[in-house]
Amino acid sequence: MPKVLISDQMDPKAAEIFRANGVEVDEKPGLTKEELKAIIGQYDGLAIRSATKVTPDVLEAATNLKVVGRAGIGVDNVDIPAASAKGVVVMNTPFGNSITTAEHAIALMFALARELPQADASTQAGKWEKNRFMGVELTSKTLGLIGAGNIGSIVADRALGLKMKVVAFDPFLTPERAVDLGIEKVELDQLLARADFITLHTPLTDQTRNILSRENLAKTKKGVRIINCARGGLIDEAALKDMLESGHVAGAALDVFVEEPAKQNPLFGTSGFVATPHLGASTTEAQVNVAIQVAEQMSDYLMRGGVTNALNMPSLSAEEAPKLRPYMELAQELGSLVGQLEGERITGVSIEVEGAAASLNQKPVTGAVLAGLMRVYSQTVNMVNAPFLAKERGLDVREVRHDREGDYHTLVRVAVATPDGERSVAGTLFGNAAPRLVEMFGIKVEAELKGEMIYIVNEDAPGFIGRLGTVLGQAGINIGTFHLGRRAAKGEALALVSVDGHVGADVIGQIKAIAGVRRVKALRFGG
Ligand SMILES: NC(=O)c1ccc[n+]([C@@H]2O[C@H](COP(=O)([O-])OP(=O)(O)OC[C@H]3O[C@@H](n4cnc5c(N)ncnc54)[C@H](O)[C@@H]3O)[C@@H](O)[C@H]2O)c1
Ligand SMILES: O=C(O)[C@H](O)COP(=O)(O)O
Repeated sequence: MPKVLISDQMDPKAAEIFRANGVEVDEKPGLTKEELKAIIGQYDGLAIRSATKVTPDVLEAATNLKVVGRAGIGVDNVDIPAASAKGVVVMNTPFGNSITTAEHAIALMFALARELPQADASTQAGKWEKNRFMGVELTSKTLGLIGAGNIGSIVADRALGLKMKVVAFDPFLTPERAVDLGIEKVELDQLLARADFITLHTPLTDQTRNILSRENLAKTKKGVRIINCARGGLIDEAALKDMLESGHVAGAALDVFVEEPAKQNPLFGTSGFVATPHLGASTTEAQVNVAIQVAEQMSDYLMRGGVTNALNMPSLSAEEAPKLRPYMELAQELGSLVGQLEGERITGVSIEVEGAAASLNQKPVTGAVLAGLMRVYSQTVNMVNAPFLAKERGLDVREVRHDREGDYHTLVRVAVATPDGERSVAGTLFGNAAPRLVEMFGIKVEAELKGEMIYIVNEDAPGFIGRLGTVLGQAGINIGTFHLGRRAAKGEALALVSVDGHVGADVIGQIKAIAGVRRVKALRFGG
């Protein structure tokens, strides 16, 4: 039974769903990094929010880990390249807390417009400063959205309901989508110059880090109010403090900070500044949504191989998974066959699907081919890290889909580029379930690729099979199956022989010595 650790505060629904799916679960929020590293090796899955940092050393200790599930959106607390390199799937729940976070941004916009937190503190301090707090109306004001994705577009919708004008800077926002949303797409400088309120809704990337830099803050309209419910690091906090103090920025409300937990921050105590402790996603509704979703997704992966909302591998629905499983087995075997035979010589791979296979989601098939092919380099390679390893090795990977049916109702072909030209192997599924090799380097040969095998290329001539049988018999190696193919009578022939037990270098040497043998290689499949 797979075992999952919930290492952050999560709605109890998550644990309930894991258990209902047959997944064992431990809830231990608030572990230190050392405590986490000490126990993570026991778990197949790790369910987190933003507090747990999944760093390379945590992943190193996570010897059984298969999946990290983020109950929420941002995954900047997970080292995704390190997880990918270890073959760990990282998934999030991209929509479960979007409405809640958008509402928090709107709440902070109101808080700034009417200085609600300051008025509250003053009133409860018995001051009744009715003349101190003079707000601004939102109606007719311009809201500048930096980032108009899931949350940004909900904020836009709510702001339009408040009769604001909305302009957005988002390089990936299409003009059509902007029209649909009822907002105006603008360049960043235009937004900075026009907005009365600016709200940020982008991930933190190399392009967005410090997007509100000192220089850009200086381009804003005097009296602008700024809201950040996205990620710390999007605003230069020191510059923002200076601008609040100078009165250029009339107010700023931050839910997220460069350093979290933000127990100290240069902005604290600055006039016009409002802070919340990363509460964007903190409503009962959002937490139930993300807890249910993350537990369903992780269980689906651990129990059925379904992949949803993964950031480092293609999606694979639980319905698709059983249909694709035999294809992935076939793909892995074909990849393994060419990987073992051509290894370092491979500079590119083309994965072609034909007939019934062409109607399937090809990404998992590609992942499985690459996993099989790269097994010669790494014992820890799997479908998750194989595409990354392939990229790292500079392999040119291509996917080709042929809708027509050829000799077989379904076919997967793996063609590798080598210094001697392209070489390909192909396989089908018997009864839609049993993988079979059907062609190898242009020669028809039908074989199950299983366990220990010997691959032999020889000149087609009488007596060869007898001599091979003698060598194996004398070495005490039992033959399981024997598959033969040849290019032409008396031409090049190949044999794939499955044997019970390991074939050592001495036996390989003896086979090589048989007259007419050109190449011999021991192969191993599975395991
Ligand atoms: N405060 C919280 O508790 C909380 C809760 C949920 C999400 N978030 C954060 O909110 C942010 C937005 O989440 P989302 O679900 O809307 O993400 P999303 O991916 O749906 O949208 C992000 C948008 O940013 C845009 N973008 C990317 N690079 C940009 C750039 N250089 N300039 C301008 N726009 C750019 C993208 O095109 C996209 O439209 C994320 O950082 C997420 O982690 C915070
Ligand atoms: O990216 C997110 O989903 C938010 O930052 C929420 O983070 P939290 O789950 O720690 O509240």
